[in-house]
Amino acid sequence: MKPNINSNIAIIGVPLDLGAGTRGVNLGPDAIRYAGVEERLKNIGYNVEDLGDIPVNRSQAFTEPNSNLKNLNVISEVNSLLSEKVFSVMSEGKFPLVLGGDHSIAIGTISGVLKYKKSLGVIWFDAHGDINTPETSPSGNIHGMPVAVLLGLGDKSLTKIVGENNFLKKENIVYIGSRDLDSGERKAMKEQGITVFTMHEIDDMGIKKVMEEAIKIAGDNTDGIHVSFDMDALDPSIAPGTGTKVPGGMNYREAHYALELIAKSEKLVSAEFVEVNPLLDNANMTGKAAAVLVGSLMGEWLI
Ligand SMILES: NC(=[NH2+])NCCC[C@H](N)C(=O)O
Ligand SMILES: [Mn+2]
Ligand SMILES: [Mn+2]
Repeated sequence: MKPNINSNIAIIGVPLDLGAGTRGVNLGPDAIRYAGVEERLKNIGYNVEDLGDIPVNRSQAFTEPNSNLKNLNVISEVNSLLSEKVFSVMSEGKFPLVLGGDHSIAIGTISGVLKYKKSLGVIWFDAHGDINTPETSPSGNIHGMPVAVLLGLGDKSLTKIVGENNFLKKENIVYIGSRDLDSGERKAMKEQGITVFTMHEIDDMGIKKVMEEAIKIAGDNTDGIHVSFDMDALDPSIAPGTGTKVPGGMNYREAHYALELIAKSEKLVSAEFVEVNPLLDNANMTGKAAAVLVGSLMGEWLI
């Protein structure tokens, strides 16, 4: 039986790659579309509407001299537009499914959801922490910074998209699959007391136990759960089409089972799948993996 998740889905593509160090993740939304994500959701019983892409003025991209925030102007603009779009979709009573694009778009997606659901839980599947600030970032790539921005840390032109009184609460975010954290990120996570289930915890506790705790953290005492899924959370053997691969990731069933448990919780209010880079892929294997994961998250196997 289809779980109790909003039955009207709006797909929003965000063809942005300016937050990443490697080009090509702007092709991700279409790669996931061509893998049949809309058909799959319709087969489960959802009403699905594809709203197309958020415009990205890549020719205008600019980095201030001596700044550690690459392409900040265009990234802020795209995320502001995305934030408004996600908010309007939710206001119309629909479920926003955002397809990336690099992970900097989580600033727009999650800030949009936060305008509608003040107390939001976030489950962040990723090999990385994405909690760098311009001060700690080793690369200047903004896709390594969205969690910091959502917590209110970092450049004003990004934090203002979230809004002064709208920041994500550190006790409501939980990481799954971490295995490549910069030293500044480890420090930030410790200082803020954020829950992190690294690959070690998945090995140690098993994915079921990890997810039960994660769903409690993100879902108890909140207005719902958002899933931010970076394809590099998966092992590169099953998701080679992504720009910052790290060995030793989640296997196929761990990832699917994790998302199925979130579907079962019936607390899901929004989701995004990011960092699909068709230029690095093998016959759209990673785009297909994303489309099939969307199915599991939306309850395809709770029959
Ligand atoms: N969304 C991602 N794939 N992020 C990778 C970030 C890599 C590194 N930690 C950085 O800040 O540059
Ligand atoms: Mn990552
Ligand atoms: Mn990421």
